[in-house]
Amino acid sequence: MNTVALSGVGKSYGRNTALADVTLDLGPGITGLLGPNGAGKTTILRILATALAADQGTVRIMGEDPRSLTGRTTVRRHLGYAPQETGFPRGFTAFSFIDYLAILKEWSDAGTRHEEVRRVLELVDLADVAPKRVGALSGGQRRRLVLAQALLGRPDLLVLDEPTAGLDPAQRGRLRDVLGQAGESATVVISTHQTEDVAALCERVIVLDRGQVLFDGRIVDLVSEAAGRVWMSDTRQPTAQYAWRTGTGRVRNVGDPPPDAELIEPALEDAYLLLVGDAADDERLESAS
Ligand SMILES: Nc1ncnc2c1ncn2[C@@H]1O[C@H](COP(=O)(O)OP(=O)(O)OP(=O)(O)O)[C@@H](O)[C@H]1O
Repeated sequence: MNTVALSGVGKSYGRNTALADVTLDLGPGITGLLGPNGAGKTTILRILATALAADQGTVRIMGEDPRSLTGRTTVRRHLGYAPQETGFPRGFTAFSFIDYLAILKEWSDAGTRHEEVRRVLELVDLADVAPKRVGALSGGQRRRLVLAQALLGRPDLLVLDEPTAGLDPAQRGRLRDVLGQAGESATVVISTHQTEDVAALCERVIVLDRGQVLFDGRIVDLVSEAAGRVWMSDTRQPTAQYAWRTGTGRVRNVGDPPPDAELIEPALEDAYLLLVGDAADDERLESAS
């Protein structure tokens, strides 16, 4: 059974449609959610985390309907959620903050709870700062603290909203290892703007745009859609949708190549740019006609 099944899901904030007719299934492994600002990624993740109810369609998480109290409670017992933005209560240390959340997650035995708190702090490389006050931590350390609480109890469903934002490269590398291990058994869904994290970690990618699913499939299949559309040249090419001078001094072009172009292997970022760029072009053509 899939861990998550969304069918025809819609969500609006007033007159602003955030999601329109989203249908997708998620099972064990790591799925990356990409999309431009405002595409609806956080809205989907909040629905998966039972923090927000859909207006339309059906939502099933672990077979449960989160609209019912018992359904929500069951899901929450198996859920780890790292939201995009978090407030921290004043006065907590890193350890006491995670311990407090572990108590809310029904870890009543202090001995096993403290062991688990130490385990998740170690996973995100915060063991050294466990006694430090949260207010004295750096932005990246606070981000990792949010991740630590999501990992409490090895949840079956891990919902992470931009988990690598603001982390230094070493911490991102370490986090990839933690998430890769979690994805061996759990259903992990990650929203991010970092295509290289998705390429490095995920088996599957979902691209959202203006509340709709533009692509849902394997990374290799999305990348292959950009084959023959990325090339290098000495100057910026007029047929390129995106072009930038690289560190070598040559220009990387992404778009429709001229006949004599020196084609190169596309990366996930190229394929993503083309997918979202082509969708925007189609939208412009439709609204002009
Ligand atoms: N609380 C809210 N009230 C009104 N509109 C909202 C609210 N939250 C989100 N929206 C709108 O819903 C749409 C989807 O927002 P959402 O935060 O889900 O996108 P996102 O893909 O996560 O964006 P980003 O990459 O910028 O984080 C946007 O148009 C946004 O302005």
